[in-house]
Amino acid sequence: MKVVHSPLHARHDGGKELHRGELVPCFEMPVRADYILKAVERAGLEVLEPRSFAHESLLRVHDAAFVEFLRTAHAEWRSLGKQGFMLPSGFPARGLRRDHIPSGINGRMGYYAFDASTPIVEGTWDAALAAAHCALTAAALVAEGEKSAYALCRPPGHHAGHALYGGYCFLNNAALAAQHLRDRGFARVAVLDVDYHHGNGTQDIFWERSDVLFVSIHATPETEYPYFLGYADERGAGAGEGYTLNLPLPRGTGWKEYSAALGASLDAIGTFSPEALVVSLGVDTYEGDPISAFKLAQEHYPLIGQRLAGLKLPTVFVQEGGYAVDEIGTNVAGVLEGFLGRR
Ligand SMILES: NCCCNCCCCCC(O)(O)C(F)(F)F
Ligand SMILES: [Zn+2]
Repeated sequence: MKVVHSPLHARHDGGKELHRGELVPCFEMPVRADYILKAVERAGLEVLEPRSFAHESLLRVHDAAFVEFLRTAHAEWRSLGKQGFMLPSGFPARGLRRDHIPSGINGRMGYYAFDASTPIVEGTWDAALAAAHCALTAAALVAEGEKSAYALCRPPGHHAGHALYGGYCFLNNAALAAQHLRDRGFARVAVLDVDYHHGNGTQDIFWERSDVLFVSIHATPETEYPYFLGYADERGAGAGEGYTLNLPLPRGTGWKEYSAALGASLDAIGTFSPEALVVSLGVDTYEGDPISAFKLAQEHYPLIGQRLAGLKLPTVFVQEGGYAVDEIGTNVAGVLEGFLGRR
């Protein structure tokens, strides 16, 4: 299994997020990628830098004006004499208009963002684009015959929708990988999201499509972020009806219940009989995670990898969340080595 990683991830740094009413240094910090890189190198996996891809490849899943906003926002912010990181201060919530995009930078920021946890800094675009290219490269490797590949993406992507950013995400790396596999001839692709948080962005992107099945096991949005999507009654719309499966679980969920949900998701994927699998690999399901509340232990991650390997599908792993920095590398490498039959 090859690993795709870009040192450009480190350009996304220096922002703060609104957490429990305070501006705190971002939990989604550069050192996360360094710990994962060390662990996959220790596991003997080959690490490659990403290929470049045309701008149009982003537009296979994202709105052009949204991408242009992400690409130019910080330069515009600076040209207005503003310093530091960008956080929105208003959103087009209920009773406000969403049919008009304000001309000013603050209005546009609030139009495209859905939380105050996702600062844009000077290097954010470079890092997000590199993460997207990591995911696209991993998908290309699988399309070219690799059984599996792992995109060590930072910033993550599964909260980024067609024209939406938030939850530490800007471009939806997993959705880009799934679409690339479709564009390279895989007729049906399944996306399995095992991050603690619901992948609202990935669901949004494939909501009306029957060629990509979206399955997510996550903490119930009744009490956990992103709160407003990820309920079990969401099953897709139009042609996509029946091609979204949400398996929300309560805070405190341990391996027994998690494993049962994993089994149900693998059954649904089997029934869909995809030609490839994309895994949104968050390890914030770990009992030691500082912002999450599941109770998976270190020894469970190789079991997840083994169960995924049982699908016998060409598989692209895309890094999402995980904030227990000391153990993040061990837990990610655990899934990958379990998948490879080494654990
Ligand atoms: N007080 C709780 C506030 C929650 N703040 C935002 C949490 C974002 C989680 C991001 C993630 O882990 O889902 C990703 F995979 F995208 F990185
Ligand atoms: Zn998460």
